[in-house]
Amino acid sequence: MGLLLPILACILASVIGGLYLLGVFRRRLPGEPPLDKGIIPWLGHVLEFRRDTLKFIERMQKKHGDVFTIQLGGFYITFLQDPLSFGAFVKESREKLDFSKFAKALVRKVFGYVAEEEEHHLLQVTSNKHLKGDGLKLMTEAMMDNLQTLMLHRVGSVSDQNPWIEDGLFMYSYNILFRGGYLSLYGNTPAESEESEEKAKEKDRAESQALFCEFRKYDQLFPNLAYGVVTPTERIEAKRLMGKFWNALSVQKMMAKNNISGWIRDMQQARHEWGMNTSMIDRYMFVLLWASQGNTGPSSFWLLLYLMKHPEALEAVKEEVDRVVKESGQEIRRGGPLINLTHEMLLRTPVLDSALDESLRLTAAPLLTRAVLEDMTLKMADGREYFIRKDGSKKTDFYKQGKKVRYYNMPWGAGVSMCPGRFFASNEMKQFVFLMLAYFEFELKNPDENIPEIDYRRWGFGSMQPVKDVQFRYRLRF
Ligand code: HEM
Repeated sequence: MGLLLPILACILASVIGGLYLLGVFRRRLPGEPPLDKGIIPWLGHVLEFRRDTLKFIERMQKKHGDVFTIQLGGFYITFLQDPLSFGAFVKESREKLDFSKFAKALVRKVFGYVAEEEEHHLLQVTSNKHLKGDGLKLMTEAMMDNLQTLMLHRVGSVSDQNPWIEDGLFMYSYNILFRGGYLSLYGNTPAESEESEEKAKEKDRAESQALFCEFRKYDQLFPNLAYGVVTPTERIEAKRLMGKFWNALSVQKMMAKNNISGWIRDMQQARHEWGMNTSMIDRYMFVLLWASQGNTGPSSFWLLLYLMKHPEALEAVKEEVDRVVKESGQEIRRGGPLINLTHEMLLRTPVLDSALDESLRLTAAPLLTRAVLEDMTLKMADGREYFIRKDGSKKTDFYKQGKKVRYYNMPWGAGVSMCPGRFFASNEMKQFVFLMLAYFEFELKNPDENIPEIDYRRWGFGSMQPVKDVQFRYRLRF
């Protein structure tokens, strides 16, 4: 009996401790947003959330209003969905709402990369230098060369007839943007002589194609990896793929490349100077590939698809493209020189800009996450105030269509973590669509086919992807 009591007390303490850790005792305090823990301890709502995120969020919004806290896989996450109140969230100080903590945990879990203290500052400085201003011009030039190498390869015909080429629009757009972006950032194979130039280009085409195929496999595993709900087989496959990327993008392989972008070079250099292990730098190269190549392809797909579904908009953009080419003193003709599509020309396309903005508004759905570092009060636009507790929380902002609000469109995120590649990304997508319109005529194979549904399993990870591809055909215009 003497021993039994302490043992029982220990078991009871462990059970209570376990239940505490499972979040069983958390209660809504006065002033806090409605709390919905779900019925499964610790997991909370994670299964329904992953099954169809949008439907789940809508159900919660109906039940609780536009601010609520839910339990998801051990985390308490507060969702904020009133676009009129986004300002308060975006402008909140970093001492209270922190982006790095969440980002560091994610890159460790999904890419095996252990981040350093100074990471975010370096990313901002390097991106300001190479993805804006003069740096952006250089990147845009590199992208133009690579895009044309990829887009015009094997489409020309010796006869006067330009044959139609049929392809899936999603895979076509993703493939071209991914490979063009990868070669522009990570460099090209050097050509030793003029004759070997074509060989070097061929090698770049083959290598980038192989990388794209592996990237798509990882891309499909990514949402489940990020939410930590992969099967053992998927985990093994993810590890295999990661190993392939670390090797393909390794610092050593990069040393043999030409035209590596300043963005990638400076990121490697600074990490060397910090004394970071080379194998860890290789891992970071994959983080950057992911951040830079996962969104532009899918976003370009939507842009082209919406244009094809709205012929009057397509016609307006085509007219703009032809005018800008003409005003630059160039002419596109069979057998003539390639277009020199400059950064300045891309500044003169307001119609294409509007089409791009609108298409991003409709199809980019990032989740803006912040960890609550200090207890704080969130002030809503209509005067409501919510007390938000310090513990692992996320906040989410969405835009509402048709309502004029300051933060109506946030495809790039906002505040401290706003996408540093947004100017280059816009240019890449505009270049691609510009060149498509300048060189090709294209149409949907079945013009009456409906716009495919968005794949909601990817919700929260930037640009949305369609549940299925859409066939289209294209051929040289001249
Ligand atoms: C359509 C294309 C793109 C979209 C929609 C997009 C969107 C985003 C979003 C929503 C975030 C996270 C913001 C947050 O969590 O608050 C982000 C982060 C980031 N993006 Fe992009 N992005 C695109 C293209 C690019 C490109 C082309 C690059 C690089 C060349 C790039 C580099 C990055 C990096 C490095 C981060 C991490 C930022 C940080 O840690 O602060 N992105 N992007």
